[in-house]
Amino acid sequence: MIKAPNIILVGPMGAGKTTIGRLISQSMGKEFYDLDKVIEDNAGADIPWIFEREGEEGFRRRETHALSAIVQSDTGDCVFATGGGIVMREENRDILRDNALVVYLYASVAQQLYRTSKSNHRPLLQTGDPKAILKKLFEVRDPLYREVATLIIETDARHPRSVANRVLDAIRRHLKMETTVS
Ligand SMILES: Nc1ncnc2c1ncn2[C@@H]1O[C@H](COP(=O)(O)OP(=O)(O)OP(=O)(O)O)[C@@H](O)[C@H]1O
Ligand SMILES: O=C(O)C1=C[C@@H](O)[C@@H](O)[C@H](O)C1
Ligand SMILES: [Mg+2]
Repeated sequence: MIKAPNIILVGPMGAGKTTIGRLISQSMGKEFYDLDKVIEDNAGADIPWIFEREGEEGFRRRETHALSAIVQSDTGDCVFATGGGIVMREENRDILRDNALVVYLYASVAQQLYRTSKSNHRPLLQTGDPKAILKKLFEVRDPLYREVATLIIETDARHPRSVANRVLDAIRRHLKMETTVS
């Protein structure tokens, strides 16, 4: 039997990767994992603690380790949400492109700002003006998300359920197309 691909969601903080990932995994009857949560479970500590003790570099090492482990495990066929910075390392981008169906959840900086304003567990947004930080990150990362993406889904002005339905439709169309071509 052909192994179904892992579905991996990428995009900026507040794009809805965790929220939409959970919804689509339920609809598809697949297991859902959030890489941020996997990193926290492996470390026995939360992300702010990891950033404080090990810096962003320490967190990125853990992130690459967790990403490599999930694509090497033979389960396949799962849905993964990633952290917003997963595309920063070239090594991670190669892993993503070669091993999964990658969905980029696009959100404008205004939406990212609104959706991240309700919590303070994102260390990168605690160091200055969140709007300026999100804008700067977006300029660097948007081309990188596009570089690894199989599919791009716009999330602005859409309820999570509606975004999830669009993702599901796009995945079904893509997989059908692949079957027809091969
Ligand atoms: N399409 C949407 N419309 C409105 N609110 C949304 C939408 N998607 C997510 N949200 C809300 O935005 C907040 C952030 O969503 P979520 O945690 O899923 O983002 P994320 O992409 O996983 O962020 P991070 O990279 O920081 O983990 C949550 O409160 C969630 O309920
Ligand atoms: O955008 C980022 O670099 C991050 C996003 C979060 O999901 C976490 O992975 C962490 O806070 C770093
Ligand atoms: Mg998340």
